[in-house]
Amino acid sequence: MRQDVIFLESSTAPVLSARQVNKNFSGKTILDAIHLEINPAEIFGLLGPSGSGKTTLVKLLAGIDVPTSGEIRLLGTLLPKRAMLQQIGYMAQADALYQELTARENMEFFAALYGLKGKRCLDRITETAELVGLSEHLSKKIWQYSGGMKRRLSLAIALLHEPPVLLLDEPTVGIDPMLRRSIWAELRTLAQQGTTVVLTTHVMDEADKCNRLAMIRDGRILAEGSPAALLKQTGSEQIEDAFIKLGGGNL
Ligand SMILES: Nc1ncnc2c1ncn2[C@@H]1O[C@H](COP(=O)(O)OP(=O)(O)OP(=O)(O)O)[C@@H](O)[C@H]1O
Repeated sequence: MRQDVIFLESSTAPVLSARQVNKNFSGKTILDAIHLEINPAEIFGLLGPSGSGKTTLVKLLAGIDVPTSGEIRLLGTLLPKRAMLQQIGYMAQADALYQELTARENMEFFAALYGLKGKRCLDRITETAELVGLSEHLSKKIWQYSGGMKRRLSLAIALLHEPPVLLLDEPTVGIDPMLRRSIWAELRTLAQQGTTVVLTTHVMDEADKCNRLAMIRDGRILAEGSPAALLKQTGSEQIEDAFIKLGGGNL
């Protein structure tokens, strides 16, 4: 059993929660009264157009930034808290990679930060590189990588330490359809094994694959529920139509 499970009061306690969360930048409201409860082992999607506040919210959920007001809890612990970073695999939208190092050296650097050592470290580098289709490219330097390869490497790094919670900001942007499918298959497998996955997207077929979605517009949650429930609620056949009917405008 993973150590993190002991943090939970019961298996139905939310893994991540946001209560009355507001975020302002320079006096402007970017997130407005966000309330969310993300359950263990679900794939939860944040769906919204560019500038709606998804990245800002993911950073708060990761404890990388702090709300202006309200509270975020991870496994029951109030964020931000440095020790909780170990519990999270965070994939930022802008890749945080060292250009002059090889992909393997980047992975080794982050593995060391996560406290991975010896055989486990080697095995995890091999496994995650394989998952994202980069096994043959680990000795290349990052400046030789394409945008899609950098995205894939960032995803592999987020998965290295097998964290109980994954926070992925647009994880499949720039990734070709075949690899996108295999990444989704892996996310589903991880969720079945107990990992909680939160991701942002503005791609409809990805939104459909989430267990639950929060639709976000102008820093507010317009609606939340399973894709099927949101379709039913709005009498729509497609998530995009549901989003429009709920007041989200075009994605
Ligand atoms: N550090 C910051 N200072 C000032 N404004 C910011 C800052 N970070 C984000 N914003 C503003 O907050 C709003 C939401 O941005 P955010 O990146 O969270 O949106 P998003 O939904 O992730 O968009 P995208 O899909 O384009 O990444 C935008 O208007 C952005 O300009």
